[in-house]
Amino acid sequence: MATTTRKTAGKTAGKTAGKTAGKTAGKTAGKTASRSASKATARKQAVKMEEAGKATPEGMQQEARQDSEAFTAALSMRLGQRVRSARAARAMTMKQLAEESGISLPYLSRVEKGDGNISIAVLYRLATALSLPLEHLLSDNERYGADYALIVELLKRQTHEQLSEIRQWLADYTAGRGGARAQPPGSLRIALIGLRGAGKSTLGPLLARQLDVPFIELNREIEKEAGVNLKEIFWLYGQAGYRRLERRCLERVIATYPQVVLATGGGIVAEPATYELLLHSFYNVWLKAAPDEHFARVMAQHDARIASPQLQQEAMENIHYTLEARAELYALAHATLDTSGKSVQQTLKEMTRLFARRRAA
Ligand SMILES: Nc1ncnc2c1ncn2[C@@H]1O[C@H](COP(=O)(O)OP(=O)(O)O)[C@@H](O)[C@H]1O
Ligand SMILES: O=C(O)C1=C[C@@H](OP(=O)(O)O)[C@@H](O)[C@H](O)C1
Ligand SMILES: [Mg+2]
Repeated sequence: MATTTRKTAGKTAGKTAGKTAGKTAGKTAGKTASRSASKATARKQAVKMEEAGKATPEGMQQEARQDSEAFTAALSMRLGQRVRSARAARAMTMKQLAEESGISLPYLSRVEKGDGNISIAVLYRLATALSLPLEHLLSDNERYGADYALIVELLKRQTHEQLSEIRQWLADYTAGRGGARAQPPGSLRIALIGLRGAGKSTLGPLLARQLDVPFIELNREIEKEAGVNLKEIFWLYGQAGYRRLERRCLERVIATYPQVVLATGGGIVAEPATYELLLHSFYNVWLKAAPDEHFARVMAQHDARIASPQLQQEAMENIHYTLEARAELYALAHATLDTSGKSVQQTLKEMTRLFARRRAA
C-alpha cells in the first residue's frame, strides 16, 4: 500500500515536472542555439586570455555575462550523463530505475538525455534509488578519475584531527614531489589573515620592517591588476571576478617573493582553492579579535558619526555572522594571535616573539 502511494505520487510529480521541462526546453531551444554560438566565441576568447596569463577586464566581463540558459542546459546534460552512467554501473535498466525512484519512464529518459529541468526532490529520489549521496549527481568528480571517489569515502571515515594530519601530510607529499607550492629553502613567507579590522594592514608593514622583508597588501595588487579600485571591481565583475583576480595575484606573489609579509583580504579563507594555496605557501597568522572589537575598530576607521544606528546594528550583525562562519577556517592558520584588548605595539611584540621562536627552531 505504502509502495503504491509512493509510486503514484512519484509518477505524478515526474509527469508534471517532465511536461514543464519539455515546454521550456522547446520554447527556448531556438534562443539557446543562437546564444550558445556567441557564448562559444566568448568562451574561446576567455580561454585565450587565461592561456596568455592575463585576464583583461573585458574578458572578465564576458564571463560575468555568462548566458544562464546555456549554462543550465549544460548542467542538465552533465547531470543526465551522471544518472545514466551510475545506472549502467549498477546494471540497472531504465525501467528498473524509474520504478525504484518512482519517476515516470518517459521523464527519466528525458532526464538522462539532459532534457529536463530536474527538481531537487526528483534528484533526491534518483540518488536514493541509485544508493548514491545526492552530491555525487551534482558534482563533477568524474573528471578526477575513479581513485577520487574512493579517497573521498576513505576521508569521510576519519576524525577531524586525522583529517587535519592527512591534509598536512598531503601538502608535504605534493611539495616533496616538486609541486609549485614547495617553499624554497630559506623562504619566509608570512600571511596575515582575519576579518576586517583584525590589524592585517596595520601590523603587516611593521612586522615586515622588523623582519627586513617586503610587505605586500594583496588588495592593492588586485587593484593594480584590474586597473580600478576594489569597489569598482565588485561592481564590474562581482564577487566571483574579484576572487579570480585574488587567486591570480596570490600566485604572482608566491612566484615573485621567497620572503614577504602579506596582508590578505578578509574573505580569502572562504575560497577553498585559494586558501589551500595560501596555507601551503605561507606561514599563516590569524589575527583574532572579538566581534565587538572588530566593529569598534572599523567604526573608528570610518568616522562613526556617518552611520545611522540602524546601519550600525546591521554592520554589527554582519560581523557576528561572518566571523562565526569563518572562524573554523581562520583557525586552520599555523598560529593565532588574540589581539582583543591589546594595543598595536603589544600585538607586534607578540608577533615578533612568535617569529623569533620560529627562526630559532
Ligand atoms: N591590537 C591591535 N592590533 C591591530 N590593530 C589594532 C589593535 N588595536 C587597535 N587596532 C586598530 O585597529 C585597526 C585595524 O585596521 P586594519 O589594520 O586596517 O585591519 P585589517 O587590515 O585587518 O582590516 C587599526 O586602526 C589599528 O590601529
Ligand atoms: O572580508 C571580506 O570578505 C573582504 C574584505 C576586504 O579586505 P580587508 O579584510 O582588507 O578589509 C576585501 O578583500 C573584500 O572587500 C572582501
Ligand atoms: Mg586591510
